Amino acid sequence: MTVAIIGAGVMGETLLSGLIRGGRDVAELMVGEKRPERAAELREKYGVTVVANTEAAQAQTVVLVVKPQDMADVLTEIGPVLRPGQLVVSLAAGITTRAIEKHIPDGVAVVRVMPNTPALVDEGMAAISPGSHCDDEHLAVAEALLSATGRVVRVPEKQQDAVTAISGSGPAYLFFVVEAMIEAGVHLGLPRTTATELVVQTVVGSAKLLRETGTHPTVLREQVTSPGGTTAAAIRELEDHKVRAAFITAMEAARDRSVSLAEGMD
Ligand SMILES: NC(=O)C1=CN([C@@H]2O[C@H](COP(=O)(O)OP(=O)(O)OC[C@H]3O[C@@H](n4cnc5c(N)ncnc54)[C@H](O)[C@@H]3O)[C@@H](O)[C@H]2O)C=CC1
Ligand SMILES: O=C(O)[C@@H]1CCC=N1
Repeated sequence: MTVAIIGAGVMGETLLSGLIRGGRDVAELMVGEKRPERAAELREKYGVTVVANTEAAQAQTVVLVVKPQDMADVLTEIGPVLRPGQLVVSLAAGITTRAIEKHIPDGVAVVRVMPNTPALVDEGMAAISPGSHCDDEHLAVAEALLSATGRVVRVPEKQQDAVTAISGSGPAYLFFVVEAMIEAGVHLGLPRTTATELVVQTVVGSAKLLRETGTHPTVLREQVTSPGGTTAAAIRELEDHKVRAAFITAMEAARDRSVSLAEGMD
């Protein structure tokens, strides 16, 4: 089964490297990439064939990993080459399967995916949704592609903008918190390397505790929070600064931005 990745930036390379790590024959993969220096880098690093988008569009599965703003141009270019029976998988935030289907021949199946960058270390979270010409076999193909780099869930497409606000953008929120905790540690007088090691291991350990015990986060937080202790003092400050409310408004903004990214396609 040939797979082409069109747009090999951060997320495209993440998928490419995951497929190769997962045992796909690189001879069955190809890349379409606009920037020649990036194309050369990928050819050198992975031994992958880099071709024109119109050639990439002849693969059995064509994965679109360009920015949402570049999606209309790419579809206009490859639309005339696509044939019924092929599968188009889009990883672009906000772009609906309906908008993609409008640019390509009838009978080409479309799957919309929201992945995330922890896929680079095989801990990705991807949500997939079928378009209107998509059957279970197409979904299974998309699932197999994404499961090379982590977990995959199936969701109705109407949930994809909320998914984008959670797991798509989510790694950035957590890195933001990590940055803030490291800076706070430095403020408290710790060397930066010590603060970084403490924060990173605390995040990894807490994530593992959540996943491996399946315990509700509220219970885990209560277990850390001794009456009249240090954690209660800190959480009170976080509540005073409305951190919980800030997450709600931040994620509403991400969801709304995802919805508006589709507007450029009409
Ligand atoms: N970075 C992330 O964490 C996530 C990104 N995504 C989605 O993945 C897509 C790509 O995002 P990134 O990889 O972060 O962006 P990026 O800017 O790193 O990569 C996009 C790549 O597409 C190439 N490109 C642009 N126009 C092209 C064309 N006409 N033909 C061939 N290649 C072309 C660019 O040269 C670039 O290498 C976006 O739609 C984004 O919404 C989804 C989930 C997470
Ligand atoms: O920020 C963005 O638009 C992309 C989609 C989800 C994560 N990064």
